[in-house]
Amino acid sequence: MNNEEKQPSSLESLRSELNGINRQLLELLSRRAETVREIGRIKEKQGGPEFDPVREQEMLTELVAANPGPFDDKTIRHLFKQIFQASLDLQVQERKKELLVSRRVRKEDTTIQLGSTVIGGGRPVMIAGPCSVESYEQTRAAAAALKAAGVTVMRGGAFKPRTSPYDFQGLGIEGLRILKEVAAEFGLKTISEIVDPAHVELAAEYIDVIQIGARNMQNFELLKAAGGVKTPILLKRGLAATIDEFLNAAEYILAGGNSQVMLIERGIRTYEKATRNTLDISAVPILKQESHLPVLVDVTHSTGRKDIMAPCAKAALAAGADGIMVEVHPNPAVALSDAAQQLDIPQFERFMADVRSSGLLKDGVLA
Ligand SMILES: O=C(O)C(=O)C[C@]1(C(=O)O)C=C[C@@H](O)C=C1
Repeated sequence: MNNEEKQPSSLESLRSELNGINRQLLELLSRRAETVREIGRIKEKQGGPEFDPVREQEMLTELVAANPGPFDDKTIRHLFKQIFQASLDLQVQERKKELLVSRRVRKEDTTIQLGSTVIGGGRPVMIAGPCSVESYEQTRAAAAALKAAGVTVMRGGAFKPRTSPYDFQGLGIEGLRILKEVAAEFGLKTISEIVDPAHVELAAEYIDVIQIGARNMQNFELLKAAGGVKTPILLKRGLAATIDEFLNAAEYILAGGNSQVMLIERGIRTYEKATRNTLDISAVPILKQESHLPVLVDVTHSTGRKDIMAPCAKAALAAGADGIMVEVHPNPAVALSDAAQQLDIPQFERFMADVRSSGLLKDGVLA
């Protein structure tokens, strides 16, 4: 028998031996993973972190000491470190599973019913209005334009958390009162930002949706207060918040008992200066996958540029956004906040026509 004839059969038998070893390894890895899972549950109950570097080091030392070869110690360390990492990922995944915002907990999309408008039900909506409520006349002029364009939900800031304390801080409760009066006249639903936990209950008397702004995304007392009411909440992504932090902020509201929460991507802070913030389009499909909550995109604050708002709105809708938010002011030149980035009414009409022409808005913005 020559070698050439013998080799295939021995290779085959060695491979079949390896197949058996692989199965044994797989069985052991799966058993190990089940044990890791149980440890993870105990750690969660105790409130401890999943990662335990001391424990990992102890195991590596013991394994290296018992290493019979032929793999060298470095390789053994590397292989087991991979197993520890996969185990850690499993524990982290398991904990995530528990979040109320998670799609693993609730498969169906959450919808928010605002009069005849449903947000998150598959028909994207356009939410528009001035950055700030400045006067009855200004708000009324904006509302009339929105109504004419088929918009059913109006935004308008009454409490304005501004970067500078010397900038216009909003009309406060008076602003909410104006918003309510104008919305009633035009049959619109309203969204306005609340910054003080003490105003959360009171807000329901004036507005239909409470916005929690980017700067307050991790104001945990405000989030808890929002969890204690039934008013729908629009939660903005923080300036430098990761998707995980964003979802955990929403979790505070759901954990408090309010499941009527919408998420809104509004651009994150990066090194790029061509736009006010960087619109994180990828956040839209990720949030839709991870969570059952409606996801919107604020094209005004993310871009800060009127010339790219329509393409960015279309990109957001193509990525699966449940709605767009845009700022509109009857006379942006005299606006008390965000003068440069608010659309005037003709610009808004062109913006709407452009976004509608994409077919992505369907008929969801029509009353
Ligand atoms: O022993 C633990 O505390 C575990 O969570 C298990 C385990 C492991 O895979 O062995 C997983 C993650 C930790 O970083 C340390 C060890």
